[in-house]
Amino acid sequence: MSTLITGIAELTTQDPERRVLHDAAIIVDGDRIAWLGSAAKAPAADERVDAGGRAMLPGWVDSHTHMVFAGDRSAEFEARMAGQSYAAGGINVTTRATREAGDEQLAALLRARIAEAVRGGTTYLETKTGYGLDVAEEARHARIAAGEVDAVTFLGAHLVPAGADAGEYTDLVCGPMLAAVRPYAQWADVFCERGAFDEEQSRRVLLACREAGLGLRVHGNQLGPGPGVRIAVEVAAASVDHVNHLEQADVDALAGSWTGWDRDSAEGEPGTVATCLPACDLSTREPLAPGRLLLDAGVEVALASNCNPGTSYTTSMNFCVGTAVLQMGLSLDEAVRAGTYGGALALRAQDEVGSIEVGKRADLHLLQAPAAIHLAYRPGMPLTHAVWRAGKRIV
Ligand SMILES: N=CN[C@@H](CCC(=O)O)C(=O)O
Ligand SMILES: [Zn+2]
Repeated sequence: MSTLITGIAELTTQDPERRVLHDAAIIVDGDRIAWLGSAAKAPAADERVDAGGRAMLPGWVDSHTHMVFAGDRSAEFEARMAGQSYAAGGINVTTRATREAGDEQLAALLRARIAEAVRGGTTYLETKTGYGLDVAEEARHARIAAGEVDAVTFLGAHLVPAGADAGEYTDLVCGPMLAAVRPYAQWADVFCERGAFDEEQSRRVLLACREAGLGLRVHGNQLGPGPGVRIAVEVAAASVDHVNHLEQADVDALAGSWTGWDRDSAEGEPGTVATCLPACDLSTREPLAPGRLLLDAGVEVALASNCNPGTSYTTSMNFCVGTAVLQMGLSLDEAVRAGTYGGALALRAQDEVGSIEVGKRADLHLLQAPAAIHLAYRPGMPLTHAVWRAGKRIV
């Protein structure tokens, strides 16, 4: 069954020659994009949908979330707004609450957060473990996530649980915990930061997880300068996330990982994506990640929600993309690309999702606006009008 979606005032494509098309149309056939171009030249289709002069983007690709959790940390957030600094220890609070939640409750909480993200235009989602912090719980959370999201990341190395020895816990993560989670996960991550895992422990976790066939991601340089970015590039991680505190050597290392890549043609070997998490930066009062500096250095940048109860309790990619324009010096086009194609690159899913191109999965986001600049022009407004995922309308 083919569907012609016409009356698109502004269509954002991946073609550098015709990045933005006006008075456009698109044909969806099955789960694929079959045609795109001027509405006046659109071929016939079985069905016809009028976009009503609205702007269409690729669906958001949210490459960094922690949505398997129970409980709430609004009191910690309120204390932070009154001047208290963020500290990784809060992860223990959520771990206790999540361990107490049954499977059905956790799955229902996760599904509700996914539905909220979808209502905001997200069509491809990663989520992490990391609030279990023992073998059985990490495996349980990964199993629950595996049936609900597009990519599962093992983050047993999120925090050394209260009372545990860091070296012994790192051994547990690299051994029985990794083995128990492996059947459900495609990625592994580590919180390489003061108060979490140091350079030696982080490298040990990443190498063990790579050995087990998992792709690698790193939480790095969030609370201060550190080895996270350097280790991420060293192990060829698909992304290093947060990146709030970078030294020139970090930027150079990231840029060096992209020398085999052509940004315009999207050809070559992708390097380590720098994932910026603006909602988290605002919530933790950290400096906004230097997305502008990274783009100017030739680094591919992603934007993600980092939805979690401790530092970023939002699923709104519209908010993150608008904030990247308003506060991080990205152009609208750069911010939209970071929230779509950038996220797909960070998940190495860029051949399947993250852009509107013939042959790719028909993940589409129709805005309640004539142009995508309204994401920054009208911050905080409910600008998602319709969403298609794999060719099926879901909002
Ligand atoms: N920094 C590490 N992990 C999460 C926060 C986890 C928490 O505080 O619950 C993050 O990405 O911000
Ligand atoms: Zn995170």
